[in-house]
Amino acid sequence: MENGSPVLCPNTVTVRRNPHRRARATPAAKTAESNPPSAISSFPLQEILAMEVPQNPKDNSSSSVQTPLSENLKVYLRVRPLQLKNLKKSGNPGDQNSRLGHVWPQNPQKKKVAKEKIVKKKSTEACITINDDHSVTVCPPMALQETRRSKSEVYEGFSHVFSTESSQGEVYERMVSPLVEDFLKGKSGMLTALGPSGSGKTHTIFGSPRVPGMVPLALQHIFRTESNDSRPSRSYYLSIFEIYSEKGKGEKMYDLSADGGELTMQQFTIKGLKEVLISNAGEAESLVACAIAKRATAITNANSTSSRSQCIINVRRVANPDEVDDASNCAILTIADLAGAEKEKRTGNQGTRLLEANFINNTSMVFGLCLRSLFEHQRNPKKPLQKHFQNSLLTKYLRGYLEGKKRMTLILTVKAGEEDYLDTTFLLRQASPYMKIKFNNVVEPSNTNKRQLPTLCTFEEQKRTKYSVPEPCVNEGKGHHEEGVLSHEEPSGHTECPATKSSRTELAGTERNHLIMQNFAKAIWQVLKQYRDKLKSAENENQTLQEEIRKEKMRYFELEKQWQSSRCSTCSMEDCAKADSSVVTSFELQRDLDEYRFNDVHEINLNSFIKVKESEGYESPERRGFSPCEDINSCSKLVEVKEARINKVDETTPRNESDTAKKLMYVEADDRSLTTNPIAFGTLQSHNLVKHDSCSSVELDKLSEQDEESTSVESPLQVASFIHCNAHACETQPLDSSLSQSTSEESDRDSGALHEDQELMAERLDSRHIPPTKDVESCQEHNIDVHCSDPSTDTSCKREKPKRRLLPASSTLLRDFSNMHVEDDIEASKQVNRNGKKSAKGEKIRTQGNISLIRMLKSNLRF
Ligand SMILES: Nc1ncnc2c1ncn2[C@@H]1O[C@H](COP(=O)(O)OP(=O)(O)OP(=O)(O)O)[C@@H](O)[C@H]1O
Repeated sequence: MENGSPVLCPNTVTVRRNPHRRARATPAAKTAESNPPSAISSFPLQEILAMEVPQNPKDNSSSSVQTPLSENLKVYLRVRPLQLKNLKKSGNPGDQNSRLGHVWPQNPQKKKVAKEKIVKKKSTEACITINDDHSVTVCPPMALQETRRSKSEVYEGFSHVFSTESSQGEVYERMVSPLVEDFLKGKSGMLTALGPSGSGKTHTIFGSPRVPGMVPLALQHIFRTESNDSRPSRSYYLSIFEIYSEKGKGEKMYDLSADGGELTMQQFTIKGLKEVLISNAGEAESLVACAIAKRATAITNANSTSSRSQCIINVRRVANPDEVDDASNCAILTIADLAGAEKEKRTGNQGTRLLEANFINNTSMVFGLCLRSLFEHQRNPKKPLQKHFQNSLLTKYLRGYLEGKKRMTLILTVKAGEEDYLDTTFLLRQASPYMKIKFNNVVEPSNTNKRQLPTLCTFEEQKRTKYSVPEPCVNEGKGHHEEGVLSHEEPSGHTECPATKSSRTELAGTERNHLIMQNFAKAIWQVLKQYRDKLKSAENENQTLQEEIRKEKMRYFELEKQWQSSRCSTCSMEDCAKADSSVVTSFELQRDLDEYRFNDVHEINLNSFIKVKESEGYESPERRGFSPCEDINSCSKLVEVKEARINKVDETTPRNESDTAKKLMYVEADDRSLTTNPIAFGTLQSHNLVKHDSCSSVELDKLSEQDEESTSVESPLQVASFIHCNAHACETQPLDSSLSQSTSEESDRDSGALHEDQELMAERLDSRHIPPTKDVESCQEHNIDVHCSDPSTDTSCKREKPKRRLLPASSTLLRDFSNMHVEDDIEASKQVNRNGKKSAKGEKIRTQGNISLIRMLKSNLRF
């Protein structure tokens, strides 16, 4: 615009007033996010089934065939040019429209007065700048910036902002044409102009013959469309009235049609309003022109012919009952030009200021308050919808729109002058939330057919009655051009055919079922969500617990390890210091066994096995480059070789020797159960290792080559060694009682088997007539003493050991050994300390040291 592009005030701060700040999340919502759900609410089955669906046939009939729409209230903004005279000079045909220039009939008495009183000096500065199609910036005049510290404000969110250069046609096409199209399709709608006095409401709504406004353009649109229709089957009725408010006299309503009089409102219904049947645009425009001429005007500060009333025009479309093949039935198009709010000059210290009370008394203000209340109610349903519409006849009449039940379009008109800053900002602030208003329950007829038409028509008429749209009483005899007299009574009841009633009943049932299923699905969904959340929290808990258990296991393992090592060191100090490697191996094995038990690590046993192998002189798998599996295989091979050896012995030895070998094989054969019973494996491995140890001095290949006699000679020593080692294995009982018991049982069993072996061996020796010697027995006793050196060992050690006789060669050596009277000084000193006195003379204390000597002797015997 040449003068519609106001210059921005310098050094201003832009404050965006739209959109409103978002509401913070409620504490409840935050809590729900952060805290896991405590309990799953019960399924509201009873509530769902007990749900009541409105059985109003009106609602049912409409909802089943119509789609509920949800759309925002459309708010347009139009900025009036600054200087109308300049526009006239510039030859803008669309804007030669001061009220005086109106070609439409004017109130003749006021016309002269208005001419004389237009003496106003307008500023050329603008306070409003159009940013884009949807926002404007309002800048306060310099005077206000200094005194009130006012700042520029941005208002946005408009459906469209019409600049000062926008023509009536442009406004119509963008804003009203869609409304009319909907109206022609059967959708009701309303256009309302709101703004300060002189801002162009009347100009926009009615315009002039040269620049027709929205009403004439809409009428032209309607009848143009109708004339293009090959089967014009609809009738249009027009009614126009005003609500005039005199100071101190309250509101009055006048019918602006010819011969129209004062109207009354009873229970939201206007009584006596005439509705004129119109058949073309010309007729309609004439009626409107006449109505405007009757409209009350007055001179105000802003407008010489200011509209002092709210003017409402209704165009009702009624389908011909015989031609009801579309949905364009019973729709009403309402266009309202509201009286402008004005500021008044008040003298005194306060100077000129906005008198809010004056605005509130104004019908336009009440209208605005109703919209505000609707917005707040929609934002927070707990906030009741204020019944502001009861404060004014206009808002009473438009109650359906102000409750959000019917679709409405709003156009705000403002003036761009600096002197209009307060009016402009006041209106824009008030209207900011309007564009957030939603029409959720707008129900429009659609997809109608001949059967449904009576229902829809009845529904629409009932709605119309409810919202005070008058019922026409057209005098058919007077023709289309004559006015009909609107009925003062409520619609006289529409009789419905039985088919319609049954159809409504069916629809009501279907609707109820549909709603029940919908709520049922929602409830199920909620419960499922709660279960899902619960499951998630349980899984998290489970993971945490598992982690704790794992940590506890690790800690237990560490403690166990420490305990074992401390115990081992104690044993080493007391008894194990001089024990051979098999004893140490036994400790390690026991420890590994415990580790296995608590950690389920099977490899530990395997490692123990490998360690023992190393202690026996075998190469470790790593050194040999074998895998543990290979080592196990080699062990199996060893067992097989030994079995072969035993078989060989069995062939060459008498029956009792074969039995002995079988007993030995018993231990070896258990090796094969390694993979099936880890604990038993540990125990048996101990035995096996002992036996291996006892055989360690004998190479397997040599074993196979040794003659029968040498085998028989070695056997008792092996047995003795086995017993000895087994006794030490018994010393290292695990903490676990079951394991200990298992080990003890195995020990007992092996010990018993070995005793039998010893007996068998002794018998075999007897059968060879080799007399036992005292030394041999003495040696055996030494062995037994060793087993029982620790009173805390397994009770199997206390068993009475069978006497046996050894071979002559070993007997001789052992006799020599016994004559040596080897004493363990350390043990002796310990005994002294323990008993407080030295042992009696001749009482020899023999300990593990003796066993080492025996082993030495044993090895000497072999070579
Ligand atoms: N967009 C416009 N272009 C040209 N002239 C305009 C425009 N808007 C308003 N006018 C002119 O401004 C004057 C005041 O306009 P109008 O009477 O429509 O204001 P109003 O808002 O209806 O005031 P009131 O509420 O007091 O009735 C009229 O002479 C009108 O022709």
